[in-house]
Amino acid sequence: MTAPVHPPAIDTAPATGPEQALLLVNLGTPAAPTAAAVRRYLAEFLSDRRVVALTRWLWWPLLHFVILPLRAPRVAKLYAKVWMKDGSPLAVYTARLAQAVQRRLPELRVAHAMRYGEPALAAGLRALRDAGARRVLVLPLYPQYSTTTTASVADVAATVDGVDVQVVPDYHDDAGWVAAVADSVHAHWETHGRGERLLFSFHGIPQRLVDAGDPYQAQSRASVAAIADALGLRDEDWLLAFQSRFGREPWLRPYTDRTLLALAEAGVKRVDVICPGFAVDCLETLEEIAQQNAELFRAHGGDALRYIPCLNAAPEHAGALAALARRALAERD
Ligand SMILES: C=CC1=C(C)c2cc3[nH]c(cc4nc(cc5[nH]c(cc1n2)c(C)c5CCC(=O)O)C(CCC(=O)O)=C4C)c(C)c3C=C
Ligand SMILES: [Fe+2]
Ligand SMILES: [Fe+2]
Repeated sequence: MTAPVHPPAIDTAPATGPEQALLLVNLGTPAAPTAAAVRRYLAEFLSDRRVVALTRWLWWPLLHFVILPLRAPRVAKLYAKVWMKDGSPLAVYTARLAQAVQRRLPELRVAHAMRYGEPALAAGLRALRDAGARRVLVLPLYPQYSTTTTASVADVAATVDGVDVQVVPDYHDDAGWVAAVADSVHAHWETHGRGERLLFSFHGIPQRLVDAGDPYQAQSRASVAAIADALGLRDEDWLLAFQSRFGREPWLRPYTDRTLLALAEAGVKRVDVICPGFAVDCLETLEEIAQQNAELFRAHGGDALRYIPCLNAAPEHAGALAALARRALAERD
């Protein structure tokens, strides 16, 4: 196993720089595929009240004495299955994406940060401010808004003083992003042929949050409608499902694993799966979908689950985000 990479918070760092900056923010990931590192990461992640809303005195002992000791070693083994030469996929691809966006926005300073772990979001904002940025556009790498993700980034961004911070709430129906996702499906079909169905799989959230007004499910549906439209799909060609359930309460349905199982049992042999809620590949796409769910699909009679990678640092992705950032900055000028 190679040593973990801690990319600098600022990707190209002149001593003084432009007055405007763009900060791409992703979820965060462990520093190493070890139980200790995963435990540190999950402890921070699962202590965020935006993610788990239980009262502290109830949740703290459960988290530290039950969940982390059981979960960290098990999840560390899963990370080890997808770990790259330069680190965790989420960290590697986020850093590469920020570099690709920087090349398209030479007039701005572009950096990246993580909500949990390193490079830390608040420290990244302070570093940009101290290097001369007066205004920072924070772009959470979540196409669809959720209180569990986007709002949590905004919470931390609001704690940094002395800089004008603007947070992009979502880009679920951005035409450039929709076209980039649709193009990636076309490219996959050109190489691998077309599966019998295209499954759009999004990270789930508790149904309770949607009932309380979280727009995530509606935005996921709108994203899928726009991508399916760009691809000219008929309603019977595609499905939408939600993955990565955590805990016992009901999450958004239908669940991805059960959907794949039902498809296999209905005689579907080849299914294409894409995860448009994830900007870059990570544990949840590379391990849960491309490995675990692919095995499940085959075990129930399917021939192949063909996973379509996230946009990662593809030129179309960097171009779409750069255009979106330029527009967001211009709109408030
Ligand atoms: C505890 C509840 C969780 C909610 C709510 C949740 C929402 C949510 N998450 C993402 C994106 C990612 N999640 C990732 C991993 C991950 N997610 C949870 C829990 C919740 N997520 C856990 C416990 C984990 C860690 C792995 C595990 O223990 O199972 C990742 C991948 C991180 C990586 O290192 O690769 C991403 C990305 C979204 C978009 C979202 C709500 C919309
Ligand atoms: Fe998650
Ligand atoms: Fe998972």
